[in-house]
Amino acid sequence: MSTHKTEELAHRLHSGVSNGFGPKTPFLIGVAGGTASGKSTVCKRIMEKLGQDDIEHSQRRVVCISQDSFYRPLNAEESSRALKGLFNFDHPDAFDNELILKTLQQILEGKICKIPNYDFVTNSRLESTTTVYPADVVLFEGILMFYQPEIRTHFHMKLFVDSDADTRLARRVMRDTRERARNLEHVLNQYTNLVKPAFEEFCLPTKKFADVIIPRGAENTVAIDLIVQHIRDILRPGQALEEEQNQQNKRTRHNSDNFFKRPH
Ligand SMILES: Nc1ncnc2c1ncn2[C@@H]1O[C@H](COP(=O)(O)OP(=O)(O)O)[C@@H](O)[C@H]1O
Ligand SMILES: Nc1ccn([C@@H]2O[C@H](COP(=O)(O)O)[C@@H](O)[C@H]2O)c(=O)n1
Repeated sequence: MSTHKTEELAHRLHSGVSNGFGPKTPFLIGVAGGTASGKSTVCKRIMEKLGQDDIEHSQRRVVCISQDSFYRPLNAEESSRALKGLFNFDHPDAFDNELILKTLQQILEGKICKIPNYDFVTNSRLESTTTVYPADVVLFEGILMFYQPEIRTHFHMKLFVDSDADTRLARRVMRDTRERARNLEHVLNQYTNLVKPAFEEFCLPTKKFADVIIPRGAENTVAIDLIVQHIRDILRPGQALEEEQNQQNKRTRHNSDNFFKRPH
């Protein structure tokens, strides 16, 4: 089958076009928190617990997108500063916010979308893109997911991953030196001069918008299990409804039993 046909079929299956119910609106979960707080790891754990991590992308009912994919292209001068750790990637203007909004719109309309692939070594977008298929639940994680009201208002549930600052810095040093081709001096200078002040100015104040705060990130299995259970209820609305109906029936039975026991 051609890629186009596979995409078309996946779209029809997910959007409900084939059964006449029209496109489904997915449940959109925003996940914010400081750098290296564990946002991606929390999302990964959620996907694993729901058995969504090791199945074919077009078949997934839960998908995850990262704000990192939406860093905007830099001009020559910005690019040269970025290589020295002097460009502020933690400022809201570092992102292609228009593309984030357009993507959110497509997701909410149950459409297939293409997400840019980002290279942290060259600080630039790659030619290739990743296809995101319509799903029932979409996790969208990033440091400034809750900063812009236009973006924030789209989320049906907002999570904030709250990890200790020293832990985050230690993790960031390890990650950036291993995976992002940075040296220690670069990471520490960027962190002290740009990342930390921007976290305090733009990211931390958005914690108040969260519905659920996850202390210690992925270590917090209790919080993750509660969120997973909530997503399961969304994925099985019939069952959740049935359970609610059973509870209601039990309450009605209990009340009428008591009514007959009462002296009249
Ligand atoms: N609970 C944890 N224990 C140990 N290492 C962790 C934990 N959570 C995340 N990490 C590691 O810390 C780094 C940053 O985590 P990540 O989930 O990518 O954070 P974020 O998405 O918030 O930047 C990664 O290398 C990850 O493997
Ligand atoms: N070219 C880039 C782009 C971003 N960063 C840093 O990444 C952090 C956000 O990603 P997390 O996975 O850590 O949430 C952000 O703090 C930027 O400083 C970068 O270093 N280089």
